[in-house]
Amino acid sequence: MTRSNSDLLWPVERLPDALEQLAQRQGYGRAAGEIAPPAAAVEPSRVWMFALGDRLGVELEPITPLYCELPDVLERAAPCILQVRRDGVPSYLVLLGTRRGKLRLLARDATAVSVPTKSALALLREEQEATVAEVDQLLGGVEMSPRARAHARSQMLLQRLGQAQLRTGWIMRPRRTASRRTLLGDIPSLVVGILVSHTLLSLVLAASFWLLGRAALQAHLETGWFLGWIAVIACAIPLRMLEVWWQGVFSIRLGTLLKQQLLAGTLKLTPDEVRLDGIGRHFGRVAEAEVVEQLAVGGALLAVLSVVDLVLAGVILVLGAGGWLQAIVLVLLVVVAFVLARRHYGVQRAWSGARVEITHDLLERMLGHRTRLAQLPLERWHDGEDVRLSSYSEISKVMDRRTMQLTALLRDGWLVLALLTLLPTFSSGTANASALAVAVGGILLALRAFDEVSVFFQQVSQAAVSFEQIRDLLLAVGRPELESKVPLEMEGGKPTDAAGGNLIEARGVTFRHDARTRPVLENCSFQIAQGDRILLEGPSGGGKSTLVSLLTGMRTPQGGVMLLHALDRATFGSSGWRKRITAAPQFHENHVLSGSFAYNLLLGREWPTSPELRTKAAALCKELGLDELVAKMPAGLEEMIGETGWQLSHGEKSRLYIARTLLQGVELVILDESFASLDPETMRVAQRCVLNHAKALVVVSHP
Ligand SMILES: Nc1ncnc2c1ncn2[C@@H]1O[C@H](COP(=O)(O)OP(=O)(O)OP(=O)(O)O)[C@@H](O)[C@H]1O
Repeated sequence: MTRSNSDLLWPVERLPDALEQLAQRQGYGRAAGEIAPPAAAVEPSRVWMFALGDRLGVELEPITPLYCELPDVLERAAPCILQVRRDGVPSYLVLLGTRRGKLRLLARDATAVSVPTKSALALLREEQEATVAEVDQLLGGVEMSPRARAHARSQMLLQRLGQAQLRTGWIMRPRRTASRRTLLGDIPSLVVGILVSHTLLSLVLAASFWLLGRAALQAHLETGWFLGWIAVIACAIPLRMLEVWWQGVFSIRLGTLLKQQLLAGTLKLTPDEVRLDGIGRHFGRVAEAEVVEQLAVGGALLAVLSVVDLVLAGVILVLGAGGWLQAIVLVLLVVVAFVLARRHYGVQRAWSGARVEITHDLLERMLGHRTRLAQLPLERWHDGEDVRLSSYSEISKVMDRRTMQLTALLRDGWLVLALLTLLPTFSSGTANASALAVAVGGILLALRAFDEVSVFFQQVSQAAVSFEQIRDLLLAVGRPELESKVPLEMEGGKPTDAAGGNLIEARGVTFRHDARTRPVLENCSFQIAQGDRILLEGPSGGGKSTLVSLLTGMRTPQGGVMLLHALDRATFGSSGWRKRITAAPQFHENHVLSGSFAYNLLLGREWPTSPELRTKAAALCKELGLDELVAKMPAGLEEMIGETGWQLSHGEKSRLYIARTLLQGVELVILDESFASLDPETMRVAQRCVLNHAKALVVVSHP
């Protein structure tokens, strides 16, 4: 390393500065303005780091790699920061990327520095210096070449430190709402690479056709020409390898981008939107997203390839024996291809619509299967199925016909027409061998292009139809998110805890569901003070759960104001508000996710979790009387629960939901009929636990 380690390590007080520079160098974030540094010499909390990421306009993801994963992390995780501890004080290596086998780090003076990977490894290993010294001592007495020594040393360190966990580092990613250019990354340059390599490949192919055709028509091939032909074919090998490699990378990049955008869009849907669409349609969307991914990737590549082939074929045909006439026929057939594709798209739309409806219907029926078994007369179980299936089958037949036209008419039609245009040249006997060979090369190239075009059009029309199903999700990505405006040091809730006065103040709150003409809540005013224990009672349908959704920020009131510590939701930001208030939804709205019991308990906290939180979770289970259940399960807190795992009873689930809510450590806990399914004794135990742990509490119940 040419620079001293202290030049490369950013002290924890300069963390905001380091991350801001990293974000700006990557073109991800924005200037964050004045940010107070974290308390010196202490690793900042995750909440603080996430909030810092928000201010910088980037996503930060924590990583705690094992020592054996470190070489991979160094090679692939950039842009990221990795923590090094010296005398217990954290400092950070800022990774920009790799270049020519070396790591590029951002030094403290904001310059980029290249360092060998092993130097960075040595820095990150400093905390394990005792093990390193032990290995060095062991190897000290052995005679071997420096190269063998280095290899043995790294292998021994890997063996000894392999499972040692490193300090938390952070990977930086662009927000899903970043500019298109940032999100696309190197995708455009990959397309250019594929375009160039494919053009060269097509030229190689055309040259080899020309050579072969010429030899065939002259009925002899000289050795020089033959060797030339072999050389031309040999050129195709590296070009093809390059093209296939770039195509693979392109597919992965585009597929990943699509998935990330879809996930981001899904997370921005409101609970009401999710409910309105229904589970079947959501499942259908997952399937459609897969289709879009496969077809968009394949289709985009085919589009590039077929355009290249068609243009080249056109040029070659003009130079060949068929001349302009053949080129004009080619253009006309491309126009016909567009017309056929348009017709195909219309049918494909109807066909896909029918398919999605069938999927939706099937899933709804499966979900309600137990109810149907119990309540619906046997003879009505399959009502309407025949009608749906027969209309689906009719549409499928039309679809097949249009697909056949698109494939057979284009490809074979081209071959027939192209040969017909050569007929006058043949019959007049004016063509020379080279011109004919060129024409044959052009015809074959166009034939390949039409093969690609027909598949491309089918894929594009399928992808376009599937895209319609997921467009809403992609559009949702751009919805503005309320961002926190409270000072960074207030994140995590501590100073707001200390603030006096009301925790919640609602004034004139009004809310009406979209589908309703009358508001559920009208001009509703109340206060909740810190430490309050409130019982909210009311008749069924009176609007209690609606009020809970307003308190937790799941819904926004259409009138009036709702303040938390005298600040509104726009000031705390969506996630800041939810970090301070949480609710256990009603039993039928709540869910046990497939995962371990511990995961379900700590769902609202970071995962993998810390030993302290795990201990806290175990203690809370004991208080809620869930310790018996934990003892019964063979893997204890690690037992898999959910649909396919250990089945919890109604009361056990209720207590899990209560524990999950309390473990979030928020300022206001709301329990929506959480005690309804507990027997009197268990209810008393659960209530005592809730009263002990909730800082402020609202319990919703029927009178
Ligand atoms: N998404 C929605 N669209 C239209 N109306 C809705 C929606 N959600 C709830 N409602 C209606 O709003 C009213 C209040 O519902 P809410 O769930 O808040 O009542 P509740 O007091 O919690 O009732 P319960 O005690 O039975 O759970 C009800 O009449 C309900 O039918």
